[in-house]
Amino acid sequence: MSSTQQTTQQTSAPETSAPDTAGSDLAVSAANVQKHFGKVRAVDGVDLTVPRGEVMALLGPNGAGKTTFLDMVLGFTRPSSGALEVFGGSPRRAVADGRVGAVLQTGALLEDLTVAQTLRYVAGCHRRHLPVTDVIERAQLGPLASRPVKKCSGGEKQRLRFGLALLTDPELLVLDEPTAGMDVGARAEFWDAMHAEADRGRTVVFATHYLQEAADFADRIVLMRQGRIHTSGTVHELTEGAPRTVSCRWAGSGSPAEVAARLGIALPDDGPAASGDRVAFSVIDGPEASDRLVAALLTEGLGHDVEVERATLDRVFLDLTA
Ligand SMILES: Nc1ncnc2c1ncn2[C@@H]1O[C@H](COP(=O)(O)OP(=O)(O)OP(=O)(O)O)[C@@H](O)[C@H]1O
Repeated sequence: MSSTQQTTQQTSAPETSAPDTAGSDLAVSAANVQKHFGKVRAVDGVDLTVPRGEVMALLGPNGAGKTTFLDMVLGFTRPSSGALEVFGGSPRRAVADGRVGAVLQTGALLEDLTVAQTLRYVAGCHRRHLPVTDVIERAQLGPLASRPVKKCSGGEKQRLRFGLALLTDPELLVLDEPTAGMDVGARAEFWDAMHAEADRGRTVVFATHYLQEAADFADRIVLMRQGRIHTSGTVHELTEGAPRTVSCRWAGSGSPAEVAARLGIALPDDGPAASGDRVAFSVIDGPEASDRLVAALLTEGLGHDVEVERATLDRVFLDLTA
């Protein structure tokens, strides 16, 4: 997390800030965006568009530039170079107009207020906002409403931040590791609430280290590495060309490695793995090669009980970012 981050950024709209009615089909548009801190190229040439209504997950190892990119989308900091627009205008303008809400990992909450008081207090800073009771319901804050913030757990504070982010009924929600610190049940509840917001047509951009969250919730996953976009696509697209594991009960007379060599199937250096009477081939050349292997195993009677498993998103992530 960069030091520029704050809790929930929805600057009160100045009197002159009428919403941009011209609008744009794109919630976010980045063209060769760079952000350098001295010699550190935190974001190093990102081209990315996020259409309205899309739910996009940003994945990447520590230091990949996710938070820095989101900081720029939220107008906390400006790109060193390149063009970055939110709803066709400057990020700051979109935030000032209440069109962007954010849930970030850190930042001060007023510890002595209750959850409901916090929402009412922040609502009072906005010219237009949803009724606080609606926000309490949408963010599932009912059971916490009268609890002092200082007594809330980390996950409960994140839920409050989510409520604060919803106050201006923003068109774009930016979430930086929103479920960090939540237990499994709280994460499920959080994503249920977020699903409801996405179903209302809100655009959601979130950074996470939980690959399953990205797989379950995002329309598209963008993988960042070293300040750049490494690859992007749906889970299916990202795993399509990934290695398959073909396993079977071995019934051949020769060795599994010889069979793979005869079929021209490339395997990792350590060859097929044996466990009991089963053999597992890690086929790295994609679905055509695994199909060829399966066909040979079955038609030549080399293997029984054949199983094919596609690499998980975790594996793809590890391979891509290694
Ligand atoms: N204000 C800053 N000054 C100097 N370097 C910074 C600053 N903010 C970020 N960086 C550096 O930029 C790089 C990208 O950091 P960033 O926080 O964007 O990564 P990230 O993908 O969000 O990482 P994480 O998953 O750990 O949160 C890192 O090397 C980080 O140390």
